[in-house]
Amino acid sequence: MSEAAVVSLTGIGTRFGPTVIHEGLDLEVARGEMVSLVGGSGSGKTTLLRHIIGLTRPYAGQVELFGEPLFSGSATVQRDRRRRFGVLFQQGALCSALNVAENIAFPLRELRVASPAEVDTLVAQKMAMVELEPHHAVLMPAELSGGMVKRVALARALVLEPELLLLDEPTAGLDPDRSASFVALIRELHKRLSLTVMLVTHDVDTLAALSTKIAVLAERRIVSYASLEETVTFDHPFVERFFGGEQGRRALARHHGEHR
Ligand SMILES: Nc1ncnc2c1ncn2[C@@H]1O[C@H](COP(=O)(O)OP(=O)(O)OP(=O)(O)O)[C@@H](O)[C@H]1O
Repeated sequence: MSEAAVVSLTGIGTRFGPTVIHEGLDLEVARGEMVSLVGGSGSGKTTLLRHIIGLTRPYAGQVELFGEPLFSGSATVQRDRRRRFGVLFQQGALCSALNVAENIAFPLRELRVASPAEVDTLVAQKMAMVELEPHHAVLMPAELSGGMVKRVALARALVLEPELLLLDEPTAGLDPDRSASFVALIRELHKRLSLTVMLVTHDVDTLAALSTKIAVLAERRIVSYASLEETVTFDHPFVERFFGGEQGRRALARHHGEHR
């Protein structure tokens, strides 16, 4: 594993019953990168994110975070490692019985890493960071718009002040305007907080706006790991479908227009 790698996956193998999902999969994410993981439906993208955060374990291979095997060290060492990453799950996954502030505070309470006064300060800071108003703190998830759910989930992912942020379909379910403003917010936070980001997305606009590198998951492993410009020239049926369709071509044209 190179010195700067934040995530290192080596020889990962995953199976559910007789179905093999990953086999000999390698990937290294360097500090400061924003890596988009793309692949066909059911190719194992979410499962890979779950391996990285330790929710599931591959049957083969090694997952390292911040230069150390994921499950190595004492309980305290593992808890400290847990504090160094934040996750935005698909659909936001807020707890419906907790209000906005309680949802954002959840990781702090779970890991018991802050006093009640510190919790209030951290929650207020993170709400401001994702452009939520103080009066939103008492709203329940059912009272929020789709865009607000994403912002609350992002504030929760950031509340432990992580170095690594994992995002599963961050813009799924948002209309194009909300999606664009959420992407702009993630870009801004990536820069401001010096984050390393890894995301799963099906959306070419999100991918084009956010990625420093793209990892293509196909045939059970990462078959290409390169910049957007290089990825689009990679000769593979998935890449052709993903970028060559109408939506893909329009998104790439927009991206090139903006970066000219
Ligand atoms: N706990 C589990 N038990 C059995 N099969 C599972 C489990 N979790 C995932 N799978 C299967 O593994 C495959 C990969 O799932 P995963 O959700 O990682 O794919 P994905 O690439 O994220 O898909 P999508 O883009 O459709 O969200 C799928 O066929 C899924 O049904």
